[in-house]
Amino acid sequence: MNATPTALAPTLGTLEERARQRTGAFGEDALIVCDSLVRIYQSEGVEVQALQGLDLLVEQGELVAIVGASGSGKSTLLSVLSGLDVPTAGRVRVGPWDLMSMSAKQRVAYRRSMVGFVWQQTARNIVPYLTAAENVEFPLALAGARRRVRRARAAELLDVLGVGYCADRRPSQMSGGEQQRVAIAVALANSPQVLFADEPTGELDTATSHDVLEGLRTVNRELGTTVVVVTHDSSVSEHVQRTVAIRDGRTSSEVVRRTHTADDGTEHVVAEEFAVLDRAGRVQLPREYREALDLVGKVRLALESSHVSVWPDRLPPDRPQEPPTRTGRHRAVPAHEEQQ
Ligand SMILES: Nc1ncnc2c1ncn2[C@@H]1O[C@H](COP(=O)(O)OP(=O)(O)OP(=O)(O)O)[C@@H](O)[C@H]1O
Repeated sequence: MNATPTALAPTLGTLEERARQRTGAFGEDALIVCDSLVRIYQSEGVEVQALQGLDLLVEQGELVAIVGASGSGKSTLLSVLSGLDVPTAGRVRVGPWDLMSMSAKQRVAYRRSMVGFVWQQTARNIVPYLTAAENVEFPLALAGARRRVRRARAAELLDVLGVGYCADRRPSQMSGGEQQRVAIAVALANSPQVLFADEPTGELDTATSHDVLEGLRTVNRELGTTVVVVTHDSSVSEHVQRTVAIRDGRTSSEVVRRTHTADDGTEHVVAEEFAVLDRAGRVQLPREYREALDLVGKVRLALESSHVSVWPDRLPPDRPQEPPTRTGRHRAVPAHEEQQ
């Protein structure tokens, strides 16, 4: 019996179910999932696309830096993740919390229990007329913790951050770096699973920035807190395992650092840069690669057994070699597909 094309075609319900299953699989095991996030601002009749389909996964226990030029969308992303802002479209989850559909009450609970924050301006992080210890105890008092518990927790956190000696000092008696390390302790008072830091070193000099970034690293290593730090301080990548670069509201590349042990037993850190392949298969070619081979308009792709190569549309006269055709699967595509 011949089946009619209509009988073979999936129904709308089947297609929707398939789409749901695909969405469910993306980042299922990750602690933080941003899936095709879009945030559009309307400002005086002008539309600004701050996030343009951003994908990001962060695993439990990771220490990740998000870097990017001014206006690339870093703060917008952090506002969304911290529950202060709701994206226009996409999916965003932190642990069990679906940030797209939380009620106002759930949002407050999320901000109190799941996440902690450190902002660039120290005044936003700590109360000026309280000592460092009192600042750390403050959120614990709001959560109803007993005095003894509060004191012990404050002393422990200030010690972990290397500012135990500041316990009885007010912010005006501390340096900027000390204040930011106290701010990290305050953010961790209620034992959040995730710590978000927005430009925590923005107002600090290089040496002090180093101490604050090392403080975040210690917290990640010793307390197991997942840390996401947003910055345009390019030195941050020396302090974290993974640096994600955002460009035009999308993740564009990642630098992953790992320790490599040589045959003679010596250890050294290897930093590898990756381009991000988004869920639609788009890759952004770095500008220096495009410029070196004058890649504009469209490029040729060739599928090899272990990799894909990208070739200029027109080969320069001094390099007349053709793209490999072993697999016979090279094709020309508009370069903008690569550059989006
Ligand atoms: N409330 C808003 N209304 C309109 N446009 C906004 C608003 N907030 C941000 N934008 C725009 O969205 C884009 C992304 O801004 P965002 O602050 O997220 O970038 P950023 O990478 O954090 O920049 P910076 O490093 O300078 O803080 C920019 O073009 C910005 O002008």
